[in-house]
Amino acid sequence: MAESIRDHEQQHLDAVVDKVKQAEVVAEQDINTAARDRKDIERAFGEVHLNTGSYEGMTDTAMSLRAQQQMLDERQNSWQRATSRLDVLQKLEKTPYFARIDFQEGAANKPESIYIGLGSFADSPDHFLIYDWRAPISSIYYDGGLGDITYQTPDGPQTVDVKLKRQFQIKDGAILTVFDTDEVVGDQMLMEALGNASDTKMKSIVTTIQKEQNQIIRDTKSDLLFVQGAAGSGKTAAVLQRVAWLLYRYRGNLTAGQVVLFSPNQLFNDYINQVLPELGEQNMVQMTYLQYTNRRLPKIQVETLQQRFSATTSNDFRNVAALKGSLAYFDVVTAYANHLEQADMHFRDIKFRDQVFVSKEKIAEIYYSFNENYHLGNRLSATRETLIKMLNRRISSEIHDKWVEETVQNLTKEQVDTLFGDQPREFDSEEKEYRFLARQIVMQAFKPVQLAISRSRYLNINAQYAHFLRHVPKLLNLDDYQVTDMQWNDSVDATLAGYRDHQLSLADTSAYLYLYDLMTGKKGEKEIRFVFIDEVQDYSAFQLAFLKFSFPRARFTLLGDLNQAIFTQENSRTLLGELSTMFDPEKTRVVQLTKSYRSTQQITDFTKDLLVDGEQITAFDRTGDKPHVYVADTQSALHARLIDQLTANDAADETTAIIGKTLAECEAVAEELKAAGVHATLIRTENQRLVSGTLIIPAYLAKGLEFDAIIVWDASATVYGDESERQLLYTICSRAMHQLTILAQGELTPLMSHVDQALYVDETK
Ligand SMILES: Nc1ncnc2c1ncn2[C@@H]1O[C@H](COP(=O)(O)OP(=O)(O)OP(=O)(O)O)[C@@H](O)[C@H]1O
Repeated sequence: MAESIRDHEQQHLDAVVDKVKQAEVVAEQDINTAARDRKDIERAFGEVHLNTGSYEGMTDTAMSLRAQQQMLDERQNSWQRATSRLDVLQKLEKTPYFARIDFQEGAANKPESIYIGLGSFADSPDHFLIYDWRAPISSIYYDGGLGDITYQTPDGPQTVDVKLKRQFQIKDGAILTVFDTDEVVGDQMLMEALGNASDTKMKSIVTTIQKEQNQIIRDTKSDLLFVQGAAGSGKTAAVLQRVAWLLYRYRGNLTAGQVVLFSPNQLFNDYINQVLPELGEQNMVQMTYLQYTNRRLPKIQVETLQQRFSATTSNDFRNVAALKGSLAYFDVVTAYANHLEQADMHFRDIKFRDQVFVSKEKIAEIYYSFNENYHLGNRLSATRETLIKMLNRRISSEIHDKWVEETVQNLTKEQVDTLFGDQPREFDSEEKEYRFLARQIVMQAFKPVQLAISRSRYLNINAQYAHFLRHVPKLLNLDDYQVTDMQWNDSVDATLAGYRDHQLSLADTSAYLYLYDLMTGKKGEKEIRFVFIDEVQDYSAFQLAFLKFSFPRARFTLLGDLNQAIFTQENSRTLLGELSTMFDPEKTRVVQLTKSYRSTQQITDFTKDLLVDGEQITAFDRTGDKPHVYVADTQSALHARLIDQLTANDAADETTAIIGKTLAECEAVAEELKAAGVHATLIRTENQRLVSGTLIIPAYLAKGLEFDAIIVWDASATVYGDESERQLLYTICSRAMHQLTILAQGELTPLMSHVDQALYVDETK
């Protein structure tokens, strides 16, 4: 690049940085003013005269408090706006932009130059020195090279003639490199970005978003956006930039709290939680499916990730599990709920002081007394209303009871004061005052009954769920799922026995909650507008249907790699078919990402070969060592090789994760390393933090993560002997960015027998 261009660009950069600094001063002043105003109002708040002597006085006081509160809220908002503005400006001061585009919009218009950065910046209204990477026009940077490029605007597509694409690397206000490109996003820049060592936190990729990723990020049309992407193809990266983009595109109408991301485990949440703040946005709501369901059933111990993982590896009830995960089963729950509109709803007595207040039979009679236009939700509300009326009648008659009279007479002054609360105490007669107090006493006594009614505690969901399970064979043909009556009954017994011990599988939890929601007429969380599900291949169709039901107004973005199904295995392919029936095909878009950015070419070529009939994968052109495979007869030889590799990785400044199949295996490795004086952190649960240094992680927690170097601990035939573990082994190996070492004791896993030997170094030979 000619020096004059660099000099010229540096001058431009200096001028922009100067203006950013001036804007920072203004933002700081705004923050101070807002903070001062807030203090003044707060002081005035304290001085508001509380006049509660008369009704007018109370209304005046309330109005003046409300006005103060409104002013306070406004100041708080302007304070927040100015603070986040300053935050963006401070980022822009260091790296104002990363690209420049020159283009012409139609021959009649003048050519324009724009600079693209992390946030927009204007020195006067409509004079933008920097465009936000999410602005419509910025799309041309990601979507094409030079020449005619069409981009989407809120008013429809626009075409421009791109004449120059210039990329910059800027650090602390100085241009490090500048180059022009005619490619979409220059490989040089991508190569630099990918060359960095791994971190315990994922980073944003806005400077190097690829064209296919940009399609995902800027999609506004699909109700279902399904992204099938090879390991390391940037699905997670793209989806996080998509959240940032959506928050920008729908600013004012969408908040981070209306976006939910379901992630595979907590560890992963920790790994990605810096990306949005780095982009100047708040994090969306992040949770795992287990957390989502378990928070609704706090008394139940829902099967954990680890339990679920070991349950799938044993073969028990496999067909039953497949049935419970199917869309057909979801429809069975729906059909069963519809049936409850006619019969079989289970109730519990409502009791008052250990006596039956309304019997379950009476409740059933009320419930089924409404005509067929009443569906589950309003049938329940109507029942509730009738029960409340019964309660009120009872309260009115109970007032005359002897115990009430005695209680009122024995009230202390404090108790009387509490009963009156803020009520005015002017009564026409003693009789009226007595009735007031008596009513309060009775209402207090009947509080548990009132709660039982208002919270629908008279529904017997546990008995109902048991009844449902027993009823299933009447609603579908078990044979279709290769399940015998006996197997089904055994599984029901096991589920109910577990339930008595407060334990439930994830599949049962989903069905239980869905049934509960139908019985109570819940319609889901309507305020949530976007739902993202990462690693969707590990969800069952039932779970997805339940999430769709639970977020009825949301658009869904599902990301997955059918090659990495660690729970559902071969069923994952049928998932796609089931999904297509859940959403309108017109509003469904499937995007495939085939290029893997995470690993070197050597690692991607090797991992690709591990798969049989795998989805398409191409490696990004970045070279490194071939994977190494070392098989030894003894544990001690394996340990020695492990320690050698850790030393080599440390020397090369590469962070290593040792991935074992189970927690027990990882614990044994951790013990061994500790005894040898080698420092490594064992990740036992998903609630731990990813610390720097060597980690030891069980396979089911490594999902979605990446490390410079991976050591697969014990890829022997005894540990990975079953064909169903192929995708798991693939998932583990594909976590490696630069180094992959596979260690095995005894005999190497047969899953590697067809892998081309030219793709790895066999140390045993
Ligand atoms: N356009 C890009 N520019 C720079 N880095 C990228 C780009 N796309 C992906 N990457 C990097 O590639 C790595 C893998 O991306 P990511 O974790 O999003 O892939 P994934 O498809 O979710 O993988 P997996 O399914 O294996 O978990 C990350 O380090 C990410 O930052």
